[in-house]
Amino acid sequence: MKVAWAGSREAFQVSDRMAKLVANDPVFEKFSKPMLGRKELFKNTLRKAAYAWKLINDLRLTEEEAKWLRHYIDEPNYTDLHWEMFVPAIEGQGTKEQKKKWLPLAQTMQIIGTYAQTELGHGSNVQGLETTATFDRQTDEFVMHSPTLTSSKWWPGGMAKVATHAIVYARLIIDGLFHGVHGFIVQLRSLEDHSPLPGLTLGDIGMKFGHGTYNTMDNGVLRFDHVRIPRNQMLMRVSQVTKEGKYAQSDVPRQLLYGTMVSVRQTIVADASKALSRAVCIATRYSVVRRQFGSRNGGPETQVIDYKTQQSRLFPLLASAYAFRFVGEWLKSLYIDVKQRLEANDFSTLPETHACTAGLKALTTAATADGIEECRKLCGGHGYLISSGLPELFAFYVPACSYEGENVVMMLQVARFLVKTVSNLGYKQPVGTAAYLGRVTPLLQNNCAVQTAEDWLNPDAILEAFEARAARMVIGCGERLAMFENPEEGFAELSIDLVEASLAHCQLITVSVFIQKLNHEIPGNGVKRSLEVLCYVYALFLLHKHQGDFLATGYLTPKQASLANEQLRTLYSKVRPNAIAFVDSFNHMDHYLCSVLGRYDGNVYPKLYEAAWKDPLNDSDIVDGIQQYVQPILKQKLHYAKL
Ligand SMILES: CCCCC/C=C\C/C=C\C/C=C\C/C=C\C/C=C\C=C\C(=O)SCCNC(=O)CCNC(=O)[C@H](O)C(C)(C)COP(=O)(O)OP(=O)(O)OC[C@H]1O[C@@H](n2cnc3c(N)ncnc32)[C@H](O)[C@@H]1OP(=O)(O)O
Ligand SMILES: Cc1cc2nc3c(=O)[nH]c(=O)nc-3n(C[C@H](O)[C@H](O)[C@H](O)COP(=O)(O)OP(=O)(O)OC[C@H]3O[C@@H](n4cnc5c(N)ncnc54)[C@H](O)[C@@H]3O)c2cc1C
Repeated sequence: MKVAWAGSREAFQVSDRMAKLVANDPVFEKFSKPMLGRKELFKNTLRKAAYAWKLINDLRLTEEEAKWLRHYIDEPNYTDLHWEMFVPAIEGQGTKEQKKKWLPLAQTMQIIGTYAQTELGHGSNVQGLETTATFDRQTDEFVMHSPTLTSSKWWPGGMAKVATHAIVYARLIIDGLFHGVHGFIVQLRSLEDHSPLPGLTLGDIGMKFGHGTYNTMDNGVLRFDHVRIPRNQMLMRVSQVTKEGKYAQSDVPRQLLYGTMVSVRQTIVADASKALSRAVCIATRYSVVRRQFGSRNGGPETQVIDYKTQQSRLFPLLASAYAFRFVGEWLKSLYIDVKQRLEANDFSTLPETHACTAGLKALTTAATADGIEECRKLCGGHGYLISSGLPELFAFYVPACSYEGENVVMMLQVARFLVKTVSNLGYKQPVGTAAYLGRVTPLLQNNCAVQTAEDWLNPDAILEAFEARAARMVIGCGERLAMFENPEEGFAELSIDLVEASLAHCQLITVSVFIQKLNHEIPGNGVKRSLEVLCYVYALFLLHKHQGDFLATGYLTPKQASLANEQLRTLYSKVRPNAIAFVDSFNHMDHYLCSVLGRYDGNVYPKLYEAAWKDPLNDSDIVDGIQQYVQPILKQKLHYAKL
């Protein structure tokens, strides 16, 4: 199962080696992080990042190994933006000459970059960005300027204190004419003494949610006061500006300017299963250790994992972790394919890839963020302790619902893709993830054939149910949209239904990828049978949760919906004996989990007790402030009624 989770034996070995490397090195200790102040926390992260870079070079780690190393170090920092956004932006949007000049510098970290798109006033609406890049023909330069307070760049990670360079997105202006938003490579700091270059205001935007997690990152604010950069620092794969000030667009579609976001959204989907599996591992192990009620004749109480209600909250999350792992793997292969096509100037699959990355990013991050919080509740009161590992994980994870495309905004992008697909149905056969929309007639006419709970243990029945629900919701939206004279008005009016239809479409993708995975790639019958159980749990849990959709679209009868729920309860009993094996298969080490409740050895209570004594408040019996503020109250002998 560990191999099935990792994707291959080689993938398992690489990640396992890196997990052990990090866990066994005292530099990467992280248990004390929540006790550090911001400055110490930040410096500590700089130290770890520098040491990691040294390890990567000394041990000659491959790109894959380096990624896993950074993952297990488990502290967001400037290198994330450098590797995940700055470098890909140059790769995807730079010309050959630009790549030749900038990539070697970035790949050896002689320069450190960030991705400066969002502004104080605009994040989602990229076309609404206000920073200007005005071409000056006399000097062959662009003048970068922040004309308003709301045009201040706001959020870019690593920008406040570390990055020497940034890809800055700004409105291109030539001779007073606006030519859309483009990316520019801008140097921010001196490579000699790290001071901000003249004309730039740079700072940190302040503390963020949680304590020890995202505050390791220096998210920054940046303002330009007429800062000049050479013309050849505009990323010119999509559009070019000549030294005469002529603006030209190549055959490459404008959407490629958004390509870096496609790449990172794909990574975010692949990473969702890491965060969810981490929370599920903690909650499952603890649910086996924790006992409440049910003691007979002085015997042990019941393990809380044996309560059906605990299972009904925990096991769907376990199944979701596996579903997200497989859909992440699938999306990665879709992305690798589109990347190769884009390099060869084939842009045909970009719209579908954009819809998949946007929608699955929204689906997986929302479910993971909610799932981590559910796991905290599944651990009862102790889940609220930092030493459970869950509060910090939650604080680290929740912004994923906002960054790289706010989730609702992303679902509306999926909706645009679906509406376009439906309106083209007469003359263009949909392919890939939208192919089911080409079979609308049977999907709209046939109803579910399930008659017993057992009938739900059938991939075809499940797939057809999810296809019919998505098709009916999408087509329904399309029909109602057609009644509006102004399509944009209609889209806005129906946006709530469109977001729901998009979610149905994305859930169909996750369910069908899980089923495909079972059909083709699982080594070992035992592993395959166990994963089949999780696949059914995932699908029937979604069906139960959204049964309103399945009933309202008329595909299911109430009886069939209740049979699905009956089967789901039976499936929980099949998951129970393997629950620990399922979470051990994630291969999360204690160092990575950083959780007393989720320890591999199950030795929870003594370690919980021990962890409490490490709190700085327990350094002495009488702490600072007691004599000054508490003792006087005790000694005054006043009664509040007399005050
Ligand atoms: C604790 C452990 C840490 C360890 C870490 C270890 C390793 C790290 C690994 C990975 C890192 C992973 C995650 C990162 C971690 C943390 C986060 C850090 C950084 C975060 C960065 C950011 O957030 S960067 C800013 C991101 N901003 C956004 O996403 C903005 C969202 N808005 C948009 O994308 C768009 O503007 C839009 C989609 C809303 C479009 O708006 P609209 O005005 O309607 O569109 P346009 O007119 O501009 O264009 C419309 C046409 O373009 C198509 N389209 C839109 N987007 C794309 C796209 N991306 N690709 C292709 N096509 C696109 C759209 O379909 C329209 O097409 P048609 O015209 O044909 O219909
Ligand atoms: C931790 C973190 C790290 C980040 N790192 C970076 C970075 O490195 N570089 C960078 O450039 N940016 C970064 N960002 C910024 C991030 O990309 C934006 O915050 C994100 O894209 C959301 O945009 P917004 O803040 O403008 O949200 P808004 O769009 O203002 O969202 C507010 C609300 O409005 C709703 N809404 C907006 N538009 C619509 C619409 N058309 N229809 C319906 N509802 C709508 C949203 O659903 C949401 O509920 C980071 C953000 C965070 C939290």
